[in-house]
Amino acid sequence: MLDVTGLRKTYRGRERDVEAVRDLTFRIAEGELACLVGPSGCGKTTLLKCVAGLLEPTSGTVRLGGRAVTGPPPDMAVVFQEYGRSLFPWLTVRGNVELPLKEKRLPRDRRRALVAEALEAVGLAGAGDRHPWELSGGMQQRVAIARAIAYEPRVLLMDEPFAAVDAQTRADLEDLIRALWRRFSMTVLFVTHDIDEAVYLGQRVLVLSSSPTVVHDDIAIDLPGERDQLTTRADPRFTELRARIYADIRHAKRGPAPGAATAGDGTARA
Ligand SMILES: Nc1ncnc2c1ncn2[C@@H]1O[C@H](COP(=O)(O)OP(=O)(O)OP(=O)(O)O)[C@@H](O)[C@H]1O
Repeated sequence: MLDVTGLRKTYRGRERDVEAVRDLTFRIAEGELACLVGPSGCGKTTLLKCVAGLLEPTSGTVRLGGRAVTGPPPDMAVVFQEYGRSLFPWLTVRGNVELPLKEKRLPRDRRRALVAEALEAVGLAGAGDRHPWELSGGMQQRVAIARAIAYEPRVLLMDEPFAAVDAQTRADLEDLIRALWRRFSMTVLFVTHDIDEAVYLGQRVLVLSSSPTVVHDDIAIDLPGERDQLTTRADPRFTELRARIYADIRHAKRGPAPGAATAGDGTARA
């Protein structure tokens, strides 16, 4: 579904250039939920922007369903961390969720049905007439998620979407993402700096090195598909995977290992 090959991004500056991403190669299969973790500043957002067609790579390619990404693809939705800036305050919740569907030129009845289904799916069926500024942070992020799923994307990209909400809300939103992923059969690429979150959510975790970034490790999360905040996090296997990724990230902070650029060849290792 998503094929990233030899992706490199160097920001050109007046004083100096910043090589943010050195060489990223990985594949995400259709319907997979993969998490990307890495040290702060390692280029996670840069990578996601390249995948979303919002930033042009210096070299390398991103392919979605076999087609090269050269601009925002029509079947992809992105949820950013800053929900406060991604919702339009003058539109109602319903208006925010409906806006991309208008851009898609869907008929009115279809738009209404999709908005209602998405708001129900995120537990905001009764909030359609409210404005974003009347809602809590967690509710606003639910609106952003509803907007993304109403769009019926084949691929959903999420860039640290829960970093700004409290721990309890975060746990609820994590469960929501897994439930939506199963219900709508999307391919999800979820960026986080939180190791526990990556293990809890993902079927697979890609560990990135420090910038200039390469894929440092690619780990299959062999936990049961039915996950629960209490039992999954208490599972000894959860602790093992978490410890392994923690050690990996410490190692990754030291920079790219020789030959590490090929770690994300699409075959996750448990
Ligand atoms: N527009 C830009 N111009 C120059 N350098 C940039 C730009 N955007 C990002 N960088 C640099 O590229 C590197 C990667 O940044 P990026 O924001 O992609 O990392 P990140 O992993 O998402 O960070 P964090 O975990 O802190 O959110 C950093 O060194 C950053 O300073």
